Amino acid sequence: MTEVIARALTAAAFASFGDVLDCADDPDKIINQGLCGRYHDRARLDFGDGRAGISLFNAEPRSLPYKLDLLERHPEGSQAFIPMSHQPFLVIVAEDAGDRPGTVHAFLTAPGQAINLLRGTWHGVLTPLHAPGLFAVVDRIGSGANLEEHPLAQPVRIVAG
Ligand SMILES: NC(=O)N[C@@H](O)C(=O)O
Ligand code: NI
Repeated sequence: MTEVIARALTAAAFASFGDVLDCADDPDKIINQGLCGRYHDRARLDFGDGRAGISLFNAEPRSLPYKLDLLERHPEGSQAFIPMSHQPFLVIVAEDAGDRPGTVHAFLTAPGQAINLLRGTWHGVLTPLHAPGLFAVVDRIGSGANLEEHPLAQPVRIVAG
């Protein structure tokens, strides 16, 4: 079985797949009488002909090594996963090889990091590693199909670095 090592998530490594949201650098502006740093407009959101929706996901935690047997993508919109805990989670994406996913990449977020998947990015479903697997999800609400699933002929084993 192919093995992929989960690497620490960085904005640079993730840039072609999506955005990393965190407060690692200086805020873009200080607001609220100087008591709050605003990290302004940090994701490339795209909802096509639909609209933005915020949903809550309460997902079962998984563990490493993780058996990846399905990838999916949303051709009509981006999808952001914003943890409502301070736990790291597993992020799996794949390069685009035309009508199917190509090389798989895996990342571990740092506590407090959120991600936004670009429209059409192949990814594994939301994969918490710790309880609570509680996330806010910002993605497209609209008509028409927005989920393309690709079962893997051979599962991929995602392992810790
Ligand atoms: N299907 C759904 O709402 N969630 C998936 O898109 C996912 O990436 O978890
Ligand atoms: Ni998805």
